[in-house]
Amino acid sequence: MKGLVGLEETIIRFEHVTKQYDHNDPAVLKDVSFEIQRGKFYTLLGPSGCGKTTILRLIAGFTEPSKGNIYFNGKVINRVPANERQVNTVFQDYALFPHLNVFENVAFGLRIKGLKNEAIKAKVLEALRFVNLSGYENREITEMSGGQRQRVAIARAIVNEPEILLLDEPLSALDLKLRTEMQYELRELQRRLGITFIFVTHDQEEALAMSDEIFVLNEGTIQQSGTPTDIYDEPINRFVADFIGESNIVKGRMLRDFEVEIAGKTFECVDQGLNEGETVDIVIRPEDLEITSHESGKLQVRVDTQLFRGVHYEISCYDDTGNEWLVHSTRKATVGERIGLTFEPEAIHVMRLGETEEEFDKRLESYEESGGGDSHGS
Ligand SMILES: Nc1ncnc2c1ncn2[C@@H]1O[C@H](COP(=O)(O)OP(=O)(O)OP(=O)(O)O)[C@@H](O)[C@H]1O
Repeated sequence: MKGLVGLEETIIRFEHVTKQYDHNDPAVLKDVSFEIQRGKFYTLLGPSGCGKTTILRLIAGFTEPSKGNIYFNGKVINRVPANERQVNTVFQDYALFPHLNVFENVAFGLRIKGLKNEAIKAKVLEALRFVNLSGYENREITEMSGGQRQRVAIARAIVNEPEILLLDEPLSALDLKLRTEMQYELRELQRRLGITFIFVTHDQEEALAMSDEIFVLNEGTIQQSGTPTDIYDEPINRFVADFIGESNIVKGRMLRDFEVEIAGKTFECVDQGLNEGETVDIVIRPEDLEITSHESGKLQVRVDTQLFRGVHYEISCYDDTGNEWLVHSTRKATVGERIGLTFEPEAIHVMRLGETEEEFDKRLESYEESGGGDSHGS
């Protein structure tokens, strides 16, 4: 978790960064603070317009923050020009030069820097080897497939030996099969190179599959940051739960620590530190619900629809208070049948309405300081 790992080295730090492109427009990033550790694979995930590309542009030096500071290796870089930063970007459309062959596309930046031909050749061949394109040096860009162009764009970025590689939706132009292959390749490449990757996507499955850490963004704020499992298993609010995968999100009421009311019934849970009687959002993942007989279920529901998805059935049910429950089960049900649902206390995720990650951390901290958690089980 953040702040606990002493050996990690911070390469980028955003400190209360706000970005407004125009004084008359609303801020597109609002008081954003985070840290990026060297050598990890990060993903910025969020819907269109939430500010992902703006974060990349600030790191690359294509734009400046309106307020706050950006640190690179401990030094403020707000106004350091892009060409003086150890950062390279791979763009969505690759931005390759169609009139240059593969070798010259990759060599372009090195020629501008004035390197000697010998050095350029060695570096370009090595970069092409890294992206599995050895032997393609003399090919025209127009003769390369989408996936190959993608690799040329990556080779052109890594040939400069940046400390950070920024990737702005680099896979979005590829078909699904190639996209999956490239996800694997990119992840492997990052491990081999040991460079910090910051990858932008609005595809949650891509983010979960590739990242060491994910930042989930919405409307210019970071809603939650953490490992893929942290974010999938413990979404902090309704937005994250909804965005990061299929979820059942219903209203509930906290009765006391470790006890919550859902659909008029009382359930044991693992959450604490909320107010008694507080209305909360409850998340239960479809795969955490199990089908059982009507009588033995913790929750009684009626089956509304059922779809066979190959590995499991996707069953939609309603409880008596009108909440819809989506269930992923290997067991088949019958439409119209009344069945029971069971789940473990750990499957219930309680979220305070509209709470941010910072507020969540503060709440747990103050709760633990007050000795609140000690009474459980005694
Ligand atoms: N140069 C600019 N001038 C003015 N507004 C801009 C500029 N660039 C981006 N914006 C606005 O800032 C907001 C955030 O844009 P940004 O490109 O960072 O979002 P994003 O999350 O990357 O979106 P997408 O997934 O659609 O690329 C949007 O409302 C966008 O219209």
